Amino acid sequence: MPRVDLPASLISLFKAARKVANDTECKAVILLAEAEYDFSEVKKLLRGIPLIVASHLPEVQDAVKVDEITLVPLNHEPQTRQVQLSQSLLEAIADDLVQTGDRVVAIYSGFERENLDTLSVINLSEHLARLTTRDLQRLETQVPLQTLRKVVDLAVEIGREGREAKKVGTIFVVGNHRKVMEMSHEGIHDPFRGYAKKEKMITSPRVRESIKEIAQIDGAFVISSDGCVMGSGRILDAPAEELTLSKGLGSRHWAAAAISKATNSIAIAISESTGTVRLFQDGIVVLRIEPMHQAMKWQDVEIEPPGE
Ligand SMILES: Nc1ncnc2c1ncn2[C@@H]1O[C@H](COP(=O)(O)OP(=O)(O)OP(=O)(O)O)[C@@H](O)[C@H]1O
Repeated sequence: MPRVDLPASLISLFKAARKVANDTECKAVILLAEAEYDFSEVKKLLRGIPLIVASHLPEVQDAVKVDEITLVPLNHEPQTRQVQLSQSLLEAIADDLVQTGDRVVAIYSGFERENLDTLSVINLSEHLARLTTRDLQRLETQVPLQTLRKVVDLAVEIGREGREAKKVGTIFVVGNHRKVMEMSHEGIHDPFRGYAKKEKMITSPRVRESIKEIAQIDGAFVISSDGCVMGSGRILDAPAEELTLSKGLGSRHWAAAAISKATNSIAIAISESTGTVRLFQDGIVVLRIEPMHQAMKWQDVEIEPPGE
């Protein structure tokens, strides 16, 4: 397979990346590649610093695999470089290649589309907090952003705080609530049953408090697209066939993945053991949020620079 030679300027960029990564304690170098470089050569230049290559191009992905380098395959057409970079970091976190809180060096074409010319040092915890709004916007095709934000905020709070010093895990299934109710059954007698819709909106602080209380009991919350709690304590019955999840995820996460696939909803699972929040869409993890010390900072969507 013919490979693109590394020009002298690029060799020096990789050497600089190695130095920056060492000096700033970066965990990995992420390369957004649009050409079939000699990735083994790049790896050699980095001398032991883990290399992750992200690309949406099948021929580049093949070259990365042949060179036995860690690949983050991007499925989408690139939008702006910034979005593509965010997506790569997110996928790398979701695949457990790097962790929230790590620092990484990213190399990409920031100035000219064809040339790898830019090196950034990215702190993933800061980045992830900023990334979340944008990423949720991508999920908005299925559930309105307003509802997703509220549920994710609540999930992160539950993961961080637990309840009365006890760790708490649960599942929220958002959107397509009729189908989700059909594909689940009552685990406990539902404390929300019998209340009028306007008394069960997740925008209400009282409802959010009740959710935190009920979250200690087994089962899932079913939330409608407009943010109403349609059911709680539900045991999800979607079949977990044809799903692949990271090792170490147990029955709660399998149930969340399966229901998101079977009902075209977004499932949000909070791990009782770690407090980690995972968003599932179409059976896979699309976003992972580690428990953070401060509350999530939502950026105002309107003030984001255009094209980001
Ligand atoms: N089908 C289901 N529907 C709703 N909740 C479920 C379902 N399966 C498991 N759970 C919940 O998950 C809990 C058990 O989680 P388990 O430890 O097997 O999963 P896990 O994915 O490792 O999650 P955690 O990280 O929270 O431990 C159960 O007590 C139950 O509350």
